[in-house]
Amino acid sequence: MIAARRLDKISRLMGSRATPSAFLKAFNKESLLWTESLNPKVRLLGNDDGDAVRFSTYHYSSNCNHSPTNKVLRNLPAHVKIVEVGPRDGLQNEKEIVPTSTKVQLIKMLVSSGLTVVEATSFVSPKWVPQLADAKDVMDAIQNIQGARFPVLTPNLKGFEAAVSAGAKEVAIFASASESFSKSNINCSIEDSLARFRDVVSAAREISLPVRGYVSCVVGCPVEGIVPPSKVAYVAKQLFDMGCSEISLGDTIGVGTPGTVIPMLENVMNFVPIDNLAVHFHDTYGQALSNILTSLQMGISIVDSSVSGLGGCPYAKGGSGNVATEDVVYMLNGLGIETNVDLEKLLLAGDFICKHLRRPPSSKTAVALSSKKANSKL
Ligand SMILES: CC(C)(COP(=O)([O-])OP(=O)([O-])OC[C@H]1O[C@@H](n2cnc3c(N)ncnc32)[C@H](O)[C@@H]1OP(=O)([O-])[O-])[C@@H](O)C(=O)NCCC(=O)NCCSC(=O)C[C@@](C)(O)CC(=O)[O-]
Repeated sequence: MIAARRLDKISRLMGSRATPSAFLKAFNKESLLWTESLNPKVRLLGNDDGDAVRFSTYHYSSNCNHSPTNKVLRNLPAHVKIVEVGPRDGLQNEKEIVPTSTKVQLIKMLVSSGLTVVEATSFVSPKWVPQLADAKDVMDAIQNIQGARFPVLTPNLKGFEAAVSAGAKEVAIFASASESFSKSNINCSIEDSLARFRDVVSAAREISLPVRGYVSCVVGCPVEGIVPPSKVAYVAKQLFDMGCSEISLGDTIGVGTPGTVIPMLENVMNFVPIDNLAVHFHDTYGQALSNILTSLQMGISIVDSSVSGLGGCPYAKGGSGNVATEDVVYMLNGLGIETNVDLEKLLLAGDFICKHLRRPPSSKTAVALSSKKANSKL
C-alpha cells in the first residue's frame, strides 16, 4: 500500500474531491501501477519517500472508471455530472412564449428524474430574449424544490443583482471565443465582456456565490468560421483566473468533430484543470455524442445537455438544438458511467415539454423506444 503521507499529498495535489482514506480505498498501489502500465500518458512522479509526487493532470482525473473490462473503457470517468440546460438554453429560442407554469413543471420533472443541476432561466434583457422575461417568476416558483441547484445566466451586474434578489444561489456568465459572436450575442467586444464579468464575479465572491463561465464558439463561429484553439484557451483562462469555478466549452453551432474538439481541449487543458471543465455540444451535424465520448476519454466529467435536444442560441444562425439529455444518459448507461438519472422519468419530462411545444419528442432514445413500443403491438 502507498504511504498515507504520499496519498495525502497526491490527493491534495490533484485537488481530489475524495478524502485521502477514500482515495486509498480506490487506489491501491496495484491499481496505480496498472493505470500507468495501461496508459503510458498517466504518470505518477515522485521519489520513494513521497516527495515531489505529482500526477499529470492533463490525462488524469480523480474520477476515473476502474472497470477492468476493457482498455479503452478503463480511462472513462466513473461518474458524470450532467448540467441540464433545457429550461434555459432549450427554451430561449422558442418563438411562442411558454407559460411560466409549464417551465416550472418541466423543471420539477427534470429534478425528479435525478438531475442535480438544472439551469433554470436567464436574467438578460427581455428585449433580447423575450422567452425568458419571466425569470423572476420562475425563480420564485422553484425556491422550495429540493435536490438540485438552479444556476441562471447573468450577462452583467444588472442581471446579477436581479438574479440574486430573485433567490439565485448560483450564476453563469457567458463569453465568446469569437469577436463577431460576442458582438451579436451580448453587444460588446470580448475584452469589454471580460471586464463586465469581472464585476459580476467579484460581486458574487462577496456573497460566496459560485459562478460558472461559458465560452461560446469553441470550434466555429457563424460569422468568422474556424475559431483557433488558442483563442478559446485565452478566454477560458481569463474566466478561470477571475474566479469561475467551472468553465463550460460551447460548440454553439454544433460544427465540431473529434478532429477539432481534441486540439481545442488540449489547448484549454494547458490553462484550466480538467476537473473544472465542462463540455456543451449542439448537435447540428450529429457529432455531439462522439464529441462527448472523446471529451470523456480526455478526462472531462461534466456534460451539458438539454431535454429532448431542445435549444440553440437565438444569435447563432445555422446552429441547432443541444445534444439530448436522454441520448447522453443512454450512452452513459451503456458505458457503465453513473449519472443518477432515471431515464424513464427523463423521457416523461421530454414528452411533457414536446407535447406543450406541439412537436414529437426528438431525442433518438425517445424515438427508438416509441417505435419499439409500436412494433411490439403489431
Ligand atoms: C447583455 C445585454 C443586456 C446587452 O444589451 P445592450 O442593449 O447592449 O444593453 P444596455 O446596457 O445598453 O441596455 C439596454 C437595455 O437593456 C436593459 N438591460 C441591460 N442588462 C439587462 C439585464 N441583465 N436584464 C434585464 N435588462 C437589462 C437596460 O436596462 C436597457 O433597458 P432600456 O433602458 O432600453 O429599457 C443584451 O445583449 C442581452 O441581454 N444579451 C443576452 C443574449 C442571450 O441571452 N443570448 C443567449 C445566451 S448565450 C448562449 O445561448 C450560448 C450558451 C451559453 O448556451 C453556450 C453555447 O451554446 O455556446
